Amino acid sequence: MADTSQTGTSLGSIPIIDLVPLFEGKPEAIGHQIRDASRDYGFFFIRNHGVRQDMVDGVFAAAEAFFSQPEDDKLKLKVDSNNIGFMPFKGSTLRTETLNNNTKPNLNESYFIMRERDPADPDVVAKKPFRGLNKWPENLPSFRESLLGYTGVVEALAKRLVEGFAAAFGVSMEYFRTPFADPQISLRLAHYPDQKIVGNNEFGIAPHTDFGFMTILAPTKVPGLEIRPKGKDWIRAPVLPDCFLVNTGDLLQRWTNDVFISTPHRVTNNTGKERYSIPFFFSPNSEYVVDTMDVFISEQSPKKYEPITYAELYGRAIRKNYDHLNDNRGVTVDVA
Ligand SMILES: O=C(O)CCC(=O)C(=O)O
Ligand SMILES: [Fe+2]
Repeated sequence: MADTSQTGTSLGSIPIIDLVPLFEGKPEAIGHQIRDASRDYGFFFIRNHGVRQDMVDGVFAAAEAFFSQPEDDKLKLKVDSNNIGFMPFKGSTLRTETLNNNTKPNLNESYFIMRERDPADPDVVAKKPFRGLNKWPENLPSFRESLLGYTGVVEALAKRLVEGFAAAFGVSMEYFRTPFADPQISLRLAHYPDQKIVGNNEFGIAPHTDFGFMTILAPTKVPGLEIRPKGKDWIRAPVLPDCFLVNTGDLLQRWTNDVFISTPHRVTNNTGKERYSIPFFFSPNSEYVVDTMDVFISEQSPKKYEPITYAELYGRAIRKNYDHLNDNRGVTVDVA
């Protein structure tokens, strides 16, 4: 019988991939591991990722400092239609999801940045979707520097990982030159207070899949992430202090005709501690048209999806879920 409880218990055997060969210029040495992990789990750990621990610590410290500000200061940076800024506690309900009847708001507060842009950037001036300006807090020294430093190195890591994905797909890196020349990136700082009551369909973040190509998660000090691998019950993801956790998202699933999967996950924090988390979301250029790769289309597996851009996929979710675009009731979705 399926586990319908709200706390996964068993430790899953999420694969661990060592990135040493990737940094030695041999992405093909890890291609098959990425392929197997993305196909079977949609999650894998990466070891020897090269991101310095002090940079990770800096972002966690920034997150704690941000969320401990007075609510009024945070609300000055309230999230906008580009999904940049502060989303208050219980400010989002994942109503796009069909995995679970998500009727309750998420028990977290969040803050999102995207790529840092200049007000004179032509895309900003043209108000292109998801190319807006970040909203920085005023009185937090080194906050902006920590977040931009971290997104810079994790974006570089993500681009290296794309070499591993190319090897996994059996396509040349040339194929990814255009989509990943100016990737769509987003960093989320999240604060999940201790959830006193578990159950009642309430979560730190309700069951969902991520929208983009992949998400890179630094290890949290406090556990709470649960995933539901294909054909399995919910499992609690272990925290491996020396590894980042990567999960593959909806856009990648479309690109690969459902071969690489976007696995449902959720967060329940009932540890008695405050939980902070800093997921980094990585996708192709928001205007790049993602069309199923030929290598994933055959007579047995005909193409399932129409071509789509990230901006369209993300925009649909926002139009469907952002109540304030319709009737001013407030933001109701985390779009990752
Ligand atoms: O907080 C976490 O560990 C995961 C967050 C998450 O799933 C998301 O932001 O999409
Ligand atoms: Fe997620």
